[in-house]
Amino acid sequence: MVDGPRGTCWTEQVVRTNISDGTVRSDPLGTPEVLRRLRGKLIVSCQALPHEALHGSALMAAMARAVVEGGAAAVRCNSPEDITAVTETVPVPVIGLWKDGTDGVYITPGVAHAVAVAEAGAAVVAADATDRPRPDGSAFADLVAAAGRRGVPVLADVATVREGAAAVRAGAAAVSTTLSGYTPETAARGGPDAGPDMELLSALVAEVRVPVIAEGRIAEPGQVAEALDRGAWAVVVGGAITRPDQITRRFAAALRTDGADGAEDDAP
Ligand SMILES: CC(=O)N[C@H](C=O)[C@@H](O)[C@H](O)[C@H](O)COP(=O)(O)O
Repeated sequence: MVDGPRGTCWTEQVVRTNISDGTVRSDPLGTPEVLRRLRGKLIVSCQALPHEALHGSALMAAMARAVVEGGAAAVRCNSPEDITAVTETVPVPVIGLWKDGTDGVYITPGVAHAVAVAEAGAAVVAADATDRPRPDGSAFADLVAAAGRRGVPVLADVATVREGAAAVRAGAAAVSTTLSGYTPETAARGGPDAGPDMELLSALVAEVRVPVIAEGRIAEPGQVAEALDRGAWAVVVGGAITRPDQITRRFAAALRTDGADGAEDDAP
């Protein structure tokens, strides 16, 4: 349980304050301790879906151990099983989510998913807070309330500034640029050759006064530094560290396939 001033659950306090004044609030006291400790830190996403070679909780727990040894201050992971395995393996906070489905809203899409993520041991629940309809008909604020009743703050995964501001009004403790490039409205910002959406990051930092996390397509250490310079509270790196197929593809793309290096001709 994360307590706020006067012993209240901080999440309930945020929701109440937003309802009473109707504004995007700025109250550092409302930022839960788990997020305060992540300021300026690297968070590593350790995820492998069923079709990926490293799928499985034991493998993700081992991956989490490796990234914590390398300096990750928190781990982001998917599914109640992986969340429990990772919390039992590493001594850092777990930002948990539950991917269900592939179209529309699939990152912690419903209230039941948020509850399961919180009960699996996540220190923070990450959930889609885009303005698309949720499959269970819930509102993002319903997830925030359900997680808040379990003492767990919610990180809003968004694709636009508008969605980030709305998520904060609904009680999100922090917002992340996770979904830029992955919604119909922002598809032009994504794609295989796109880099991280630094413009969205800067715009969110200017708009909301809760921690803003940089996430999505961060592939170089210099981009981590740039994100922090732009005001990111913390930076999430996923595939560039934890998806070996993705990493290998980058190196394989550098191979010469035209014989231009003469290697075949010169072979003894
Ligand atoms: C869009 C979506 O479903 N993002 C997911 C969110 O949890 C993960 O698949 C990403 O790996 C994570 O956001 C980190 O991003 P990147 O792997 O690009 O560093």
